[in-house]
Amino acid sequence: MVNLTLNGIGARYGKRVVLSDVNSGLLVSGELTAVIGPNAAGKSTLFKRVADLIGGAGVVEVSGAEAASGRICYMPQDTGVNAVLTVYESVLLAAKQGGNWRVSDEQLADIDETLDALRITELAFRHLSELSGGQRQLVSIAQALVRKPGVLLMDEPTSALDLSRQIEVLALIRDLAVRMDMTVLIALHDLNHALRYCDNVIVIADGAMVASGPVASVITEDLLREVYHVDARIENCSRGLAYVIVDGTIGI
Ligand SMILES: Nc1ncnc2c1ncn2[C@@H]1O[C@H](COP(=O)(O)OP(=O)(O)OP(=O)(O)O)[C@@H](O)[C@H]1O
Repeated sequence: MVNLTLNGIGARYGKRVVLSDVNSGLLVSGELTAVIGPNAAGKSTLFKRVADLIGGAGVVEVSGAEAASGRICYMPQDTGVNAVLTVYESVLLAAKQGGNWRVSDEQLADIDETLDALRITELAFRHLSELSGGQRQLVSIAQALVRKPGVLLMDEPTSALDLSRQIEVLALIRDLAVRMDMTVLIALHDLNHALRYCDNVIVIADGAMVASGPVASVITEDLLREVYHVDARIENCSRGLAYVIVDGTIGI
């Protein structure tokens, strides 16, 4: 069990404060928490702060089995891939990050399984520089998953993927969160993905937390109007799933 609590998280770049007072409540492993909000709201900044890549206010509490090794893994939005490596080498390197260089059969099997689950096995010996944007994003996801972090921060991991890959990846992450005992935070612009695949949501706008809690109670028509300035309906489809339907924008 790995629990994560964000207490009063804030961040600044130079003198400019871009994020303040984000509080998550207790986030437990096996669950996915969406981080949503308009462009430039502060979602990536929140992840960088939680991963301790930038300084700022607040306390990130990680407790549970993985806490001792402090394994928070951040998958950035723009992954600067090392073009010299093959896909397999880059994923192997990620798996070994922070550990020793001995490679076990179990680790090799893990890598094979992850590439297979993401349907990129056939890319294993291609160079990263030869891949499409979506293929590179899938490799980045593989690199994050093979590290088996206690806390996984994924910044818009499906932004470059086609329709079927998007839902495959989100379903896979959901499954692995339970099987690998991970607490996952995932920045998303597609609110229907947040409603369908995430348990909780943290809403950020203009560098401040607007709301947090279970997705179905937080993502409301009023919230979409306030945060995104859109007229939207949330309606159940014929299968009983909630969907956001955006009718148009409203003046700010
Ligand atoms: N390295 C940096 N130096 C200075 N300002 C930055 C830096 N990175 C981000 N910012 C600013 O911080 C604010 C928050 O940016 P951030 O990348 O966290 O937003 P975001 O919510 O992830 O946006 P998006 O949805 O567009 O990816 C923005 O105003 C951005 O211009």
